Amino acid sequence: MTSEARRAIALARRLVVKVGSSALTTTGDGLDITRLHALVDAIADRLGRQTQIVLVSSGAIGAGLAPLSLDARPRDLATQQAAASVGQLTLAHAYAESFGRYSRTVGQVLLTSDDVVRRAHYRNAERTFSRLLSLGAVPVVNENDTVATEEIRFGDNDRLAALVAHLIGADGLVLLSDVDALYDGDPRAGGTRKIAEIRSESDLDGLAVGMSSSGLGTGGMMSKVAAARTAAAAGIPVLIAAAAEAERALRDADVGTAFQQAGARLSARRFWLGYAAGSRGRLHLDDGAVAAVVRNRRSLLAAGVTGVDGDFQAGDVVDLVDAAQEVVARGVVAFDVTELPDLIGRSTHELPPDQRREVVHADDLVPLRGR
Ligand SMILES: Nc1ncnc2c1ncn2[C@@H]1O[C@H](COP(=O)(O)OP(=O)(O)O)[C@@H](O)[C@H]1O
Ligand SMILES: N[C@@H](CCC(=O)OP(=O)(O)O)C(=O)O
Repeated sequence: MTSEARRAIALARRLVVKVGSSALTTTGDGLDITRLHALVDAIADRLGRQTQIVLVSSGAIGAGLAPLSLDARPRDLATQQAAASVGQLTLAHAYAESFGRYSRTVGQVLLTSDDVVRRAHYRNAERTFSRLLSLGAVPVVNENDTVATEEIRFGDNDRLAALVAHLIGADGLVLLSDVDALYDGDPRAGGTRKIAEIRSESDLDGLAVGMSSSGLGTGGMMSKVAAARTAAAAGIPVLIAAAAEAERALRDADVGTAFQQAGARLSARRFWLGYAAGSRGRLHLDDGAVAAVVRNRRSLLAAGVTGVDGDFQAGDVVDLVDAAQEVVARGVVAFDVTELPDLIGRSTHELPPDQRREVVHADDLVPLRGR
């Protein structure tokens, strides 16, 4: 049985394919060129069937270990950056050569989180991808590790791949790793069951999704599932599969775990607001406000806010959290953090006339739960 998500990926005209460090590098030998060629073979096959592909490739740090005589992935940022600086060159060169076997040209795109998270920069990145694709090149993307600081870095490339997928208007996102699917627990523990389809958020309930990675990657399955949820909520179907099965994943999408996309594609502004922008603080909501905001798509009023924290000003993006501290929505707040303590819990007609407005207007609010 082919699901809607698998069909959409098999037929997509534009795809983002992300490959993790765990599938491309080994601790002892660095970049595994045989695996890289096999991945490029699968991508070239799909390119030959009228699909544009943006490749998001990790592996710079892993590829830089051996040349620097490092025997394990470094923990400190400075050594990771040094390894990435050396390894990115190896990686880009290897892709250029490997795609060259098919007379395909690659373009390297190194992004910082600012490039995709700040709205003004977003347009710039979008233009670069669009021109590369129209010229027939294969953009090969990685985080610009050498300049990313601890505070702003993505760390793993799963989230970056989901943001790029929305940015370029992709019809599908394929996350390739060393594991062949999402399981109901870390498969290294044994006795776990493979999950074929995630059709809604509730299908994820009860799954133990580990943060621990293969040793070379970062974020483990947790960051893949978070990225898959982001893309699916934005209207993009997602496949999580093994890099070793890249050919089938890119041809028929009949392997791994498929995430069903939400019906409607989010606009660039709402996607940015809900998933890309950095949050400056939190508004705590009572149960009534959660229902109004998430289920009924209403504005958030002061009466339903029970507390605030963070350091934000009117116009900043904040998280809206429920009593269990789960983020249920994000939005642009209409007050400074210093103004709110006097207003919260009061109904609108009790507020001073110059402050009689919604705390977050419905047009500036993106619910994150209950799709
Ligand atoms: N529920 C789960 N299902 C599948 N894999 C899981 C799960 N929990 C943890 N993992 C682990 O996540 C690892 C993949 O994450 P990671 O090493 O970060 O990959 P990559 O480098 O491809 O991004 C797998 O090796 C697997 O053991
Ligand atoms: N930018 C880093 C990616 C870090 C990383 O480990 O990512 P991933 O393997 O996707 O979890 C690199 O190229 O090494």
